[in-house]
Amino acid sequence: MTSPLIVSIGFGAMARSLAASLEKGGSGLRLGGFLLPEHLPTDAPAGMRRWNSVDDLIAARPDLVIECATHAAVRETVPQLLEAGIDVVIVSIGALGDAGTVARIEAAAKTGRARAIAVSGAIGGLDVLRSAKLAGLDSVAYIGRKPPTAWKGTPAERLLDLPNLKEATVFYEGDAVEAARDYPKNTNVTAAVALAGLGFKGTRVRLIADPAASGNTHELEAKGAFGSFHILLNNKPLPENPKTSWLAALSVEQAVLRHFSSLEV
Ligand SMILES: NC(=O)C1=CN([C@@H]2O[C@H](COP(=O)(O)OP(=O)(O)OC[C@H]3O[C@@H](n4cnc5c(N)ncnc54)[C@H](O)[C@@H]3O)[C@@H](O)[C@H]2O)C=CC1
Ligand SMILES: O=C([O-])CC(=O)C(=O)O
Repeated sequence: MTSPLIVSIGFGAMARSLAASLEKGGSGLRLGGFLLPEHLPTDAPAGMRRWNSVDDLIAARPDLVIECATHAAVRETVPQLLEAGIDVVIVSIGALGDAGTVARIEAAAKTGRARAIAVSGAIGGLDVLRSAKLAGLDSVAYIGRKPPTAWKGTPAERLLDLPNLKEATVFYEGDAVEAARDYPKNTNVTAAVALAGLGFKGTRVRLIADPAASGNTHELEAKGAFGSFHILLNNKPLPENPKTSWLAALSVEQAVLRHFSSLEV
């Protein structure tokens, strides 16, 4: 049997980590190439195939596409792939905070009889949240803490003097609607929590820049008829991108392995 064609959208820190990890993993699965618009540069290894347009990628009939690019890529590319009958793993899931995007993705998946798979990414406990929701949840709260460098290029830059921050500082408190929309490279995890639990409006979010933080920590607390739970993840960032946790890349690899396995655990 020929090995499946697995393609990423984008080839940044996460896709690179996924490619290397799959290669080492021994499953026989590998990243066969990536979709990247012509104007975007890459230093991808030679031999890795590149597609510049969605139409060309669809013509190659990939078995699985993994979006690990941007919210815009989710909006602009994913529906077309699904409509063409191609399953897509979505990593920039903060884009699903927009109801119009979700409706387009659902309609496209139905038309193409394809599946859109939202990854758990850098967070865990979503299985608990999904189960607990069935009996009714009273509250779901998420706290994200990253070093100041990880918040560069976000609205936190206007609110705080990031390079000179001396102590842990909360710069955002609100719901997951704004968090997922305004911090698209940092808080996709709030979308995972929202989708598994109380929705974007019902999820409380607190974001912290902490000069003492060595990695990205994610805290999740939920209360409901089932009881309560609290988890804390201390994630190491990817060397190439301090905003992104290594665990997020591993969760994508796990989604890929699961997709091609006959036993889903
Ligand atoms: N669900 C989760 O828990 C997590 C999600 N993420 C998200 O995953 C995505 C990838 O993360 P990284 O690899 O660290 O980012 P990165 O910035 O290192 O790489 C992004 C790649 O996408 C490319 N790109 C930009 N616009 C594009 C477009 N319209 N079409 C195709 N490619 C495009 C860039 O050139 C680059 O190759 C980001 O959106 C990030 O926010 C990151 C961490 C956790
Ligand atoms: O990787 C992380 O720690 C979280 C992240 O960037 C995101 O949710 O977008």
